[in-house]
Amino acid sequence: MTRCKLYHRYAEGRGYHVRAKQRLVAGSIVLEEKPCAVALSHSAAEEQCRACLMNLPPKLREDPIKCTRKELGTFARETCLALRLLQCKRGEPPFQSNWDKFIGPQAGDDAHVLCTAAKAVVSAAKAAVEGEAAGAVVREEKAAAEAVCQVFTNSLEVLPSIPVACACSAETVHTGQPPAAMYSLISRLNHSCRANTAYHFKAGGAVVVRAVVDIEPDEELCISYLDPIQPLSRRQEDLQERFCFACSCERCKLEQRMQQSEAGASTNATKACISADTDQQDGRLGNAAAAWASLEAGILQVEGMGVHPYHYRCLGLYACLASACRVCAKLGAGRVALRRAAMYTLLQAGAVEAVLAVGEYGAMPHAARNWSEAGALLCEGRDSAIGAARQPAAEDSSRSSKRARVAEPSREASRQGRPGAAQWPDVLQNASAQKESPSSKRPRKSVPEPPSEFAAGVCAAWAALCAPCEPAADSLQGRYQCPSHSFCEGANGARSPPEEPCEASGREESVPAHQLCLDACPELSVLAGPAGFLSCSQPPAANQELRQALQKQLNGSGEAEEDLQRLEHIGHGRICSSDE
Ligand SMILES: C[S@@+](CC[C@H](N)C(=O)[O-])C[C@H]1O[C@@H](n2cnc3c(N)ncnc32)[C@H](O)[C@@H]1O
Repeated sequence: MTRCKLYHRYAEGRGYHVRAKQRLVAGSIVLEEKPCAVALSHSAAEEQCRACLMNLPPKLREDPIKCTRKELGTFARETCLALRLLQCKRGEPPFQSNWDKFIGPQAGDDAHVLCTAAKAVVSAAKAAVEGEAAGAVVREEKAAAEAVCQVFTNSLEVLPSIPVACACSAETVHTGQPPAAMYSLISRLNHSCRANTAYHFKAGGAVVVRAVVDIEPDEELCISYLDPIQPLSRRQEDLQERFCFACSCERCKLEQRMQQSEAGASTNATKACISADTDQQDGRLGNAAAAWASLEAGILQVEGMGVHPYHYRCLGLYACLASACRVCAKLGAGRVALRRAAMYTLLQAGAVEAVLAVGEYGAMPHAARNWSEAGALLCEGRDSAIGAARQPAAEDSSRSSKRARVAEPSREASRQGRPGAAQWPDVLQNASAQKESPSSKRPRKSVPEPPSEFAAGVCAAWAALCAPCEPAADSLQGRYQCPSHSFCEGANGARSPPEEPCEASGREESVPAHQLCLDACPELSVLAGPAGFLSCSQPPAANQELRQALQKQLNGSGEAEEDLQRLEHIGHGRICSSDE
């Protein structure tokens, strides 16, 4: 559903892209859209797809953008089968395929995948259309392979636990792996490292796109395919590797120009800390400390404007801060930065969990990832020996999932977390294992110390958040999801408030993850404060005291231990509670 007037155009170099017809106000929902095609696991749906496999309308190949909705629907069904055969999914045609790049000299594994995919599609086609002329099949093979490229280029990976409804089937499907879905309009949004919109998933795989800044008429709408806090080289590398293109957004161009004009490795290192949102606006590009301060001021400003701490803008700022701190810490700004990164990830994670309670559970993977990273970071800050052993845990997670525009905790990693099994150091190891390539593993230099209460609390929360509620999956099917576990496999369907505890899982599902964390470690209360203790119904004014405490802490400087003391002091004050 388009909430605002938009249009799409074709431009050399950027392909199709979407522009606003009217002025869009920051925060407004621009577009809400259901997938047009996803993977299908149901055999009947596959049969249905098979029947139209060879029906690629010629018009579709020649000028797909002019195709009618009906024609697109046919194509979507066909390609669903291609994707099913690939264990991958795809959708509509009016998108570029990056075909040349995929089959070009740097294609790597993709060429092999494509060939396999194309062959699979063609053999299915042969089976479906007896006696088809060989020439026609060859033509279809190329079309099929191109279709697969289109999926690689345009699909969004949806949450693992979200069942996705596809236009080509009345049924909702749950594929057992994160579905990748194609969207008629959202899949046409180009990337910018300084995007003016952001998106999140809703139940059924629908995506909601919001303007994050005011957008003028005829301005192009862009999303970010990756974590924008990363330095230029890393972003370029990521986009090239995952999406086969060299980013030409304004921010990249500006940073490239700056890199050319400013020599020196040390300034380049500092530039890595550039913030996503404020860098160019306030002229502080390249100054990590200024960008950081600016973001912090941004949080307070947003809240000062009467925006609730759960507001997506605050969450976005917390995410930016966490990323900025991580980058700073990696570049040598040290333990204070790590601790701050942990704090912001916790703030964000807790807030996201609270947001889930009002139905926006598309944010869950981010919450889970943030909890795990916060735990790792806190422990790294506390013990440098452990920190050294766990270096990869702070790695940017956007690199972990090839061709997924949403960085997800892997299923395997999710499975490893079990309630009650949040043992040090296993949880953190599990949290980081998904990001660690075999070659990057180093022997541990020292035996880790026993967990601090602080770290244990975070670990417990992480485990609770990520652990799938396996025994409950069948019994929960279609009824509701456990309030604190959106990873419950098979617990699909719209989430309504639970009427009964999730007995099958053998644990108290009603305890929110952040509460587990706080039970284990009360000193976390200040970190979880805005998120964990304030209810969405509270007016922003009620959060005044908390904001002041937060500001005080943010303004603090000094060694990590001092930071922690201050934090503990505030934490024991128990600033605000939803019960109060
Ligand atoms: C999801 S599609 C976006 C729609 C696409 N422009 C089309 O015509 O269908 C992603 C592809 O668009 C192109 N693209 C997106 N953002 C870009 C950017 N910032 N710079 C250069 N190419 C970009 C790349 O080829 C990328 O693989």
